[in-house]
Amino acid sequence: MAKPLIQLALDSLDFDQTIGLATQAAPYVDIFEVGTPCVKHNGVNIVKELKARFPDKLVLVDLKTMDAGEYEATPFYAAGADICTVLGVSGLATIAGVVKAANAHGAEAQVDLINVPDKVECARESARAGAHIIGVHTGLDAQAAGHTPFSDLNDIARLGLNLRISVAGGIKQATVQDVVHAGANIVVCGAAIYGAPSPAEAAREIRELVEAA
Ligand SMILES: O=C([C@H](O)CO)[C@H](O)[C@H](O)COP(=O)(O)O
Repeated sequence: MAKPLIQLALDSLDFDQTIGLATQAAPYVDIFEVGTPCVKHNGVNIVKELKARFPDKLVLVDLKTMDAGEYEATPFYAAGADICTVLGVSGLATIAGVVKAANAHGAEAQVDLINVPDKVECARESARAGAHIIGVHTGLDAQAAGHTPFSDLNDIARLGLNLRISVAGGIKQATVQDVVHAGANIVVCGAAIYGAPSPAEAAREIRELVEAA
């Protein structure tokens, strides 16, 4: 299996700080995630700026769309997004709308399983709806309550669905290799990189661990 891609979650609200962090970590990551707080604050302009500065990187926009999937996602794909996220709890019509917008731009749609009660069924339905990536995700609030994405990852990986698996939720140096071994195709790291004394050094460590897994 190909080595998983490493995705850096850019969760700052500040435009320049976001670009600065991306610049530091760029040599070690494959995907820049414009995090939900960041995209709500900065809109399509931050997507355009990242694509202009880093044309060889993929850009995921973490829209977490809940309704009006095609309408909401289309301007972000038009701005250069390679992947947009849609919530699994939104329902199949909204997921199908984001998939349609993605396909119209030669891009991808990722369904986020955050707070989905039946994650296995949602993953199956998302695959049938043509989603490209399923996101196993323990959000920041759930992490604060002690939750992790690891058991959900095992449940989704064993389904063998025809979509790639992205995993997010407090992944750090100590856990990244377990996530790789469990079958993740995309490993998302936010705080482990942006919260480190040296984000570049933290990103480099994570790259080395993923390569060695
Ligand atoms: O998606 C995220 C969260 O819901 C805030 O928007 C984070 O970017 C994601 O959880 C990755 O960050 P870490 O959990 O800090 O690795």
